[in-house]
Amino acid sequence: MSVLPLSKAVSSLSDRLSQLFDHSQTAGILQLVEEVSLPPLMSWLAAQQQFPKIYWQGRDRYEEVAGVGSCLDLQFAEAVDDEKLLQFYQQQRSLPRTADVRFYGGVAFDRRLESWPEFGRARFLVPRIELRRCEDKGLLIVNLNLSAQPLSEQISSAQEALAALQAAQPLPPPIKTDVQTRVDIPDFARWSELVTEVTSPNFNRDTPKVVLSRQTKLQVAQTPDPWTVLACWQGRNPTSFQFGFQFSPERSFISCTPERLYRRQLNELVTEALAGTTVRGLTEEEDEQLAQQLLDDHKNSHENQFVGTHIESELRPLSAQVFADEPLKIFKLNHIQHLHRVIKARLRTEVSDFQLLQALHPTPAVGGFPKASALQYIASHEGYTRGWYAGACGFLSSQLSEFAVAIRSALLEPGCINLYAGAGILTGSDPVLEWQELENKLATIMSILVDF
Ligand SMILES: C=C(O[C@H]1C=CC=C(C(=O)O)[C@@H]1O)C(=O)O
Ligand SMILES: [Mg+2]
Repeated sequence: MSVLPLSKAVSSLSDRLSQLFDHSQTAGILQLVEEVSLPPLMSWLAAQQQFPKIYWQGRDRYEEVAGVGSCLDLQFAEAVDDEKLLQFYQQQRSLPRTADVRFYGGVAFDRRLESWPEFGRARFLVPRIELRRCEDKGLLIVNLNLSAQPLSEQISSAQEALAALQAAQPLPPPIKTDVQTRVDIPDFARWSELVTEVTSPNFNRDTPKVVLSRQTKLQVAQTPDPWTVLACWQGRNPTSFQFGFQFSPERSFISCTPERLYRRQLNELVTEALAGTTVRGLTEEEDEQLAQQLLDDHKNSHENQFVGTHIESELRPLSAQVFADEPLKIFKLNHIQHLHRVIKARLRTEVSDFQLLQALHPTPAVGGFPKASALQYIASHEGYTRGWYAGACGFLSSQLSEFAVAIRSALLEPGCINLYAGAGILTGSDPVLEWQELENKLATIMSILVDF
C-alpha cells in the first residue's frame, strides 16, 4: 500500500465504499482501511464537528487513536446488564482475526450506582471513522455495522461521515481559565471527619483501606476546549495514558492518568499496583531522597501492598500462572511520584475481558479493601457522584485490550470544570497530609487551567 495524505485517503475510501454493494459479509463489523500520512491527531480531532469524539494514547506510546461518529454504540444508562455485556465481549472476541475492530469506552467507578448523563454506567462504541497511529504507521479506518442496517445504508452513512471530515487545524495556545468560584466536595472539615472515622480502630478492623476522594467544582466564564487542555496535559505527563470521550458538544471527560488497569495481548496480561505518593524534589538529589523515603515509608508501602495482594488473589483463579515478583519501583510524574509494582499473568484461554474487568476493577488503589465494604462507605459518605472518575476506560478487541484507571481526570460541562482526586486512607493517614496529597495530584491540571 502506498502512503496517501489524509485528504487523498478519504477520497480513495469513499470510492472503495461505492464499489462495495455486492460484498459477501452480511453481519458484524466490516472494516475498510487505508494507510495514510497522519496529521497531529489531537488537532484533527479538535477540528471535527461529528460526535461522539474519542481519543486514546497508551502509556507506552505504541499507538494513538482519534475517532469520530459511531456505527455501534452500547449504552448502559439505567443498569449494567451483565448478560448483555458478556454477550458483547464474547462476540467481539469471536470476530475474524483479519479485522482489528475495537470497542472504545468505559465503565463507571461503581456501576451499581447512577452515573453521569451521556456516560452512563458503561458505554462502548465502535467509531464510524478512526485515525490510528501504530508506531510509525498511520491508518484511516471506516467501520460499517452490517448487523444494524443493510450494507447500502451503512455505506451512505459512512460516505456522509467521510464527506463531513474537517482538515486538522493547529490547536490555539491555551487560555488561562477565569475561575469564578471553587467548591470542594467534601470540604476540608468533612474530609477530616471522614479520614478520622476511616482510621479509627473500630472501623479499620473490618475495612483497613478506603480511597476517599474529592470533587473540585470550578465555575468558569467559558469552558475551554477539552482537546486543547488534553494536549497540554499530555505535554506535561507524556508517560501517562491520555484519553478523552466527548459524546456530545456539551460534555467531555478527559484524563491524563499514570495508572494501568491492564493490557491483554491474547493470553498475556500486564497489570500493576500504583499507590503511595510523594512530591517531586526541586533538585535531582532531593528528588532521589524523596523517592527513597517513599520506598522506606511504612504507610505508603502498606498502601501499595493492599493493591498488589488484591490483584494477585483476583488473578490467580483466572490464570495459568501469575508473575508477581517484580520489585517495587518509583513512577515519576510532573509534580508527584508513586510507588509502582508490575504484575504479569498468563491467562487461562477462556478468560474474557468482561471477567478481567469484573475481577480487577475497582482495585484498592481507587476503591479500598475489602472491596465491598470500601465501596459501600464511599457511596454513602463522599457526598458526590464519582461517575467515570476512577472508572475503567480503554478499548477491547479480540487480540488486544487495554484499560487505564480514570484518575487525574476532568469532566467539562457548560460553565463548569469538575476535577477529581483521591487518596488511600489507612492506619497512619493524617487528614492534613492526605488533603495536601489531593492538592498535589491536581497541581498539573491546575497549572494548565489557572496558574501561571
Ligand atoms: C485515587 C487516586 O490515586 C491513586 C493512585 C495512586 C496513588 C494513590 C495514593 O497514593 O493515594 C491513589 O491510590 C487519584 O489520583 O485520584
Ligand atoms: Mg496516598
